[in-house]
Amino acid sequence: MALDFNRDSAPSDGKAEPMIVVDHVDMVFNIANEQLNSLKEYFIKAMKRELFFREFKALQDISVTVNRGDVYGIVGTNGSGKSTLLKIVAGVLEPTRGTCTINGSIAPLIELGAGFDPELTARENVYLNGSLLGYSRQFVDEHFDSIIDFAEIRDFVDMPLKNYSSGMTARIAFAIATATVPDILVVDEALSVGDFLFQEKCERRINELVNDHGTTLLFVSHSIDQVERVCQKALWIEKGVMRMNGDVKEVCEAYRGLQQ
Ligand SMILES: Nc1ncnc2c1ncn2[C@@H]1O[C@H](COP(=O)(O)OP(=O)(O)OP(=O)(O)O)[C@@H](O)[C@H]1O
Repeated sequence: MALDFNRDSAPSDGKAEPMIVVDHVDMVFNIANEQLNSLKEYFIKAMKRELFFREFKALQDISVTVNRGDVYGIVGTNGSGKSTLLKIVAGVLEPTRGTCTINGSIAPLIELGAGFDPELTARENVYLNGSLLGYSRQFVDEHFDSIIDFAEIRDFVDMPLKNYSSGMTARIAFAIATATVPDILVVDEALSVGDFLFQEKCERRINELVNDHGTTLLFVSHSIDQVERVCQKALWIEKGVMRMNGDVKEVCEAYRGLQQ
């Protein structure tokens, strides 16, 4: 996506309003030492006390504050913990240690297909996903046509989602998440599966939310150029540890240094 935000995040009275406060967060996953293929196998191993787990620290002591109107990027190499942090911010994961405080409504676009049932039709999924986002049935009724039109899936609205391509699923997810004006929009690379026309459309919608409505944006991108172009600030996480947090140019320059 070629996002372009021409706004200064600092409010006119000079007081920053924290929207996301991540405070000394650790995330530990318990990983089984061997691959188990069924629940039965799991219980047999557990009964025999042959089930062993090791702890894996995906995030260690991460602290960051995102203020109202900030467009904040998260960079880091594969597996460094970016998506895990977004899931904590979105409330999908509970941190093992530390806290994450959110001020206002949040629209998460983090895992393609999350909040959808593949056996249900797109129409039914719009209602399902809408309710998960806290929309009332009346709200979804009123916005249903605009969601379907934005996603450009009218011809397939009564087809089960399992027959949709990943790009089509991304279209519905984005259309639902941005049907309302969220205080905070959290975007992982879920949109990268959309075609270029839809990415441009999403980009316009995100620009509108950020520039016209003061939505705070936290997003993960593997494109350093994009992060540098659109963000004022960035967080660099490497192997679960915060390497740098601050001015986007400085963070991106340091991150680029990894290639040398
Ligand atoms: N539910 C889970 N159980 C066990 N390990 C997990 C789980 N979720 C993530 N991890 C591990 O945590 C680490 C961080 O994963 P994460 O998806 O947050 O990285 P990322 O920076 O988003 O990577 P990428 O750039 O490849 O998308 C990885 O080593 C991953 O294997």
